[in-house]
Amino acid sequence: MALPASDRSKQPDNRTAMELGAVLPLTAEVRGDHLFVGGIDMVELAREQGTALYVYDEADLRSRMSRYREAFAREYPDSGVLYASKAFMNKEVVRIAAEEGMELDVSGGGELAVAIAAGFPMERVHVHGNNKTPQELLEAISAGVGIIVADSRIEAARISQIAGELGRTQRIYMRITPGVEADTHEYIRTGCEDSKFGFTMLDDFAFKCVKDVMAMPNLDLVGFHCHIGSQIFALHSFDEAAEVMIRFAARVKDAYGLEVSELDLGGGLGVAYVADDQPSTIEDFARITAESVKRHCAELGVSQPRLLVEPGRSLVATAGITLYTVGILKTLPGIRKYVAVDGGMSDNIRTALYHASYEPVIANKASQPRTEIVTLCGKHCESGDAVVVDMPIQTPDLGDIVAVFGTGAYCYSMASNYNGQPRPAIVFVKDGEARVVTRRETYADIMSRDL
Ligand SMILES: Cc1ncc(COP(=O)(O)O)c(C=O)c1O
Ligand SMILES: N[C@@H](CCCC[NH3+])C(=O)O
Repeated sequence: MALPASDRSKQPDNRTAMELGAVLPLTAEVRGDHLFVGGIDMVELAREQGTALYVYDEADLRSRMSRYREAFAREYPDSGVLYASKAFMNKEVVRIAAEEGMELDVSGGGELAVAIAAGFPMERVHVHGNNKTPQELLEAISAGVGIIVADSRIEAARISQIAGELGRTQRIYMRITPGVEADTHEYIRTGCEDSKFGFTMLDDFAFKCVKDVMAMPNLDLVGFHCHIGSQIFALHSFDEAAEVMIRFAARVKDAYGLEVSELDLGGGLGVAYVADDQPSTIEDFARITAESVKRHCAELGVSQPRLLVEPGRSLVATAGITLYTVGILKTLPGIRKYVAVDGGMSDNIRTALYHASYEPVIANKASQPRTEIVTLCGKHCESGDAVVVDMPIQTPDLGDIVAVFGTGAYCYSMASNYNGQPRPAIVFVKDGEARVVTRRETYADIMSRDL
């Protein structure tokens, strides 16, 4: 895997750190030449904690959680916001989500175990996954989770059987594939017809399955769920999904006499990864989805369900930045300039996987203009190992601390130990205090499971 050819027409944008708009975490500021977040000097923090280092602006994180909750409470009082913890999961973010009144979407047994360990109220947990193992289902039902989202008829039958063995009745949703083509990278689209997720609507399969699921013992079918994809800018896709889902619920009510009381429209709201991106706001997302649900319910004569959404990226992406130290500079005339940092695809696979873009700055030169175009490559044995391809940055020198913005979602949660690289520590910063909430992995951690 190689990098795409360098775009030689790309010009430096001469912006300084504070001119990068929507990619900046809430409390980012520049004092002297240094980048500060949460009142903490990122250059000093990098030197104290070592790099690569994930840093989260706790105020940004909390403010997005409360904006989501407030916006939905205002637009649609009978609503809930689940944090999709696959975007970024450790005990501390789960504790914060609990404090901020969020519900929690976990994918599988590992995330559920973290939620349990963090003391998250189980009745506020929804469990996802397209192939939860019987063991994971057993763990979820035993833990008393609020909802298991059944992804298929086979899985609904499994939940029914395990709940019966435990003497429980499990509340479930059915995840429906609404056939909506969200405008995003094809790898992160999930609601279109050709998807491994959910009950397909092709040949009316999902509709027929509702009857089968209703007949299964030990299950209480309380809602329908859909998720059309991730990093979505165009809000009309959510309106389309809501319409499909409410039509579906109306047909179920007419044909089977079951009126479900909950509707979960999934996550997917996009964020700014580069300064010129203009994603929709949390408030617009809440307004559009709420209006859409109310309108379609009125048109189709169904009662308004409790409305849930489960954002991940739009809660955590912008709160997170990654700090690196520059180790090698390599200029290939007419090709590109490489700046090698002490991390890479092991802490951020998104660039290699989706050709994602990020805005970098040199944290110790943050007030200076970004006058060069560089590729920030990693330290891994892979040609496509880059964090940032062809983006502006200040003139780099060896030992500089680079900050890459917008890395709070799907970087740590998709991190690996490729080349034996220990995963970075995670530090939360707030009001001039820095707390390590996940320590850096050690070499001993890496071999801890070897016998
Ligand atoms: C079922 C489900 N819910 C919620 C999310 C969170 O999505 P996002 O991070 O795009 O908000 C995802 C991931 O795309 C998902 O698969
Ligand atoms: N992991 C992906 C998105 C998948 C979302 C989960 N269904 C990303 O980094 O963008």
